[in-house]
Amino acid sequence: MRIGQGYDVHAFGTGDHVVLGGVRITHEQGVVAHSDGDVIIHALCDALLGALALGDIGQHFPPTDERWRGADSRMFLRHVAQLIHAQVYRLGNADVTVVCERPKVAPHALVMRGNLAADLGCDIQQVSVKATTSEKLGFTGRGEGLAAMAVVLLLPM
Ligand SMILES: Nc1ccn([C@@H]2O[C@H](COP(=O)(O)O)[C@@H](O)[C@H]2O)c(=O)n1
Ligand SMILES: C[C@@]1(CO)OP(=O)(O)OP(=O)(O)OC[C@H]1O
Repeated sequence: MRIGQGYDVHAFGTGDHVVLGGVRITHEQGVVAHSDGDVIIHALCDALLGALALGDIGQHFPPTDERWRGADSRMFLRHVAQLIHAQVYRLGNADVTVVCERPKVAPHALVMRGNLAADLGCDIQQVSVKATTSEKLGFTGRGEGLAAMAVVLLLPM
């Protein structure tokens, strides 16, 4: 079996929504990103790639590449899922933690888990999404941006 971890941060910027776990959430700010800035999916992709020592999301989808401007990050996740299967591995489970004061993630977690499971081709019970504030401390606490951490376990097919 192989274990992987991933971490991603995006700063808040102008806009009226954020995308998290493939869910568009109305918010008074957007995020600064080349793609849709989905920190859940970016952290998850990095964890999955890390588990197989296949580099990181920026190596597979460079932020200098115009093809990925405004991209739906679910496409990145589906590509990574194909890489996992090509290596003859399957997901054991994944656990993602989002860190931000707002927006609230918990009301959307079930839909997010469904999106991630669909893209990974696994059962929703294999995918966890949860959130915490940082008690108003640090950049997330000041509302300057949001972060996500992911851990995954991959099993041989
Ligand atoms: N962005 C967030 C942050 C937190 N939650 C939920 O609120 C609970 C309490 O958060 P604390 O940081 O005070 O522990 C947390 O357990 C989450 O369920 C959220 O949905 N979105
Ligand atoms: C996702 C990519 C796509 O170009 O760009 P960003 O949306 O800026 O996100 P980041 O988390 O910095 O990861 C790098 C890139 O792979």
